[in-house]
Amino acid sequence: MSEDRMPTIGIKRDWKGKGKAESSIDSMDDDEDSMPAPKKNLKWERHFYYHEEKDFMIADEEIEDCHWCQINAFPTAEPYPITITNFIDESTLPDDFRFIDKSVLHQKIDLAPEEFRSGCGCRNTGDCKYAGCNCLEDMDFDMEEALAMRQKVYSYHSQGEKAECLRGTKLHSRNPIYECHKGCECDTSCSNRVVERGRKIPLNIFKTENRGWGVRSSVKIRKGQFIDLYVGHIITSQEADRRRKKSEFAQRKDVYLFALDKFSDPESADPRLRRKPYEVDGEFMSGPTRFINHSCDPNLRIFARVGDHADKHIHDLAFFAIKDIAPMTELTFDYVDGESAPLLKDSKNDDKVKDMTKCLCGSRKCRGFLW
Ligand SMILES: C[S@@+](CC[C@H](N)C(=O)[O-])C[C@H]1O[C@@H](n2cnc3c(N)ncnc32)[C@H](O)[C@@H]1O
Repeated sequence: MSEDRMPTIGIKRDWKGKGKAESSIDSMDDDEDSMPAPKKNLKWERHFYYHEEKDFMIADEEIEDCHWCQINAFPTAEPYPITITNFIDESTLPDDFRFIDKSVLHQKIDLAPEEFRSGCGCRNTGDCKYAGCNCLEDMDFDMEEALAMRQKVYSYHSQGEKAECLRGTKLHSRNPIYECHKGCECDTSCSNRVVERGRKIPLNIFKTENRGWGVRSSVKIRKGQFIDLYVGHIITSQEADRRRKKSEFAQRKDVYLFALDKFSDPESADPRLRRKPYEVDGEFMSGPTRFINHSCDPNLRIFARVGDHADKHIHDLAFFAIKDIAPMTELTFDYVDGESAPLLKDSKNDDKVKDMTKCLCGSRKCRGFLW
């Protein structure tokens, strides 16, 4: 079996140990009373044995409820599959979790009107690396000098092994990434559309020994390489607060809520950037990155990524590798992204420590607590 086609198990507990599919489906319908399992389980058992077969008729709602069907419907499932493995125990992913490959907008989210949308006019796609491409105009550089010197100012390496990887200056910054997009004149092969082209590595969601599910890849990942987006339900800050209150453990809910606040500014001319930022909730609907655990010595970081400048208030959250990563190494990021001072202060206060959650990242740089 190839490394990126690892066995996919543990998706639905109900499917385990039920014998052969052919005998179960027909005989169950014939003689239901003699069967010990409730009907829902029979449906799942049937689904489990046949969901890989393209021509087999499976009810839509079964596909809707099946994690395997959800990840296999992703457009990139063929070259870059997502697998789910559990060699630790019998548990499965939460039943109320659903895989999505694009964020879903809550009904109250405002999108930019058409007249505010814009893109670059670069006919020669190579031009999108240089100062002068409209998509790069908000980046931090001296425009006059960059134009005069025809400087490459875009975020990526152009050639060789590192092509499409973030450049060192970007990687060590917290600055946003500005990319070309579908509103631009350049085509989809433009070197400044790395995130837009999507994930290019297989991912494996696996059960860790002590931190629930985690994520790794069967292939080597280069420093600066794009991993995937954090997607989820994009909601208003009021809705996020409502969900925090409703959640049994507000801090736990916070782990899944990411504020889209990279461009928030009370002085901004754009009213959408003046108000409280939208948040992405990945708890119940998200992609594989929702299962990435924390480490105090992480190998990934999240960058804000903007396509159309009119969408800054709903910018992307893009995971990039900040180190070379060997195959099958767990992928991790710092949940507080270096903002550890309050945590370290609290960890010295006995009263606070009793309510804090221990970090089990196991790194030599471990701060001791998650929050
Ligand atoms: C965003 S989820 C990550 C996926 C999670 N492991 C799961 O099984 O769904 C965050 C949760 O994972 C666990 N976790 C992540 N990193 C951890 C760490 N370094 N130490 C202890 N628990 C961790 C905590 O329970 C945390 O609330």
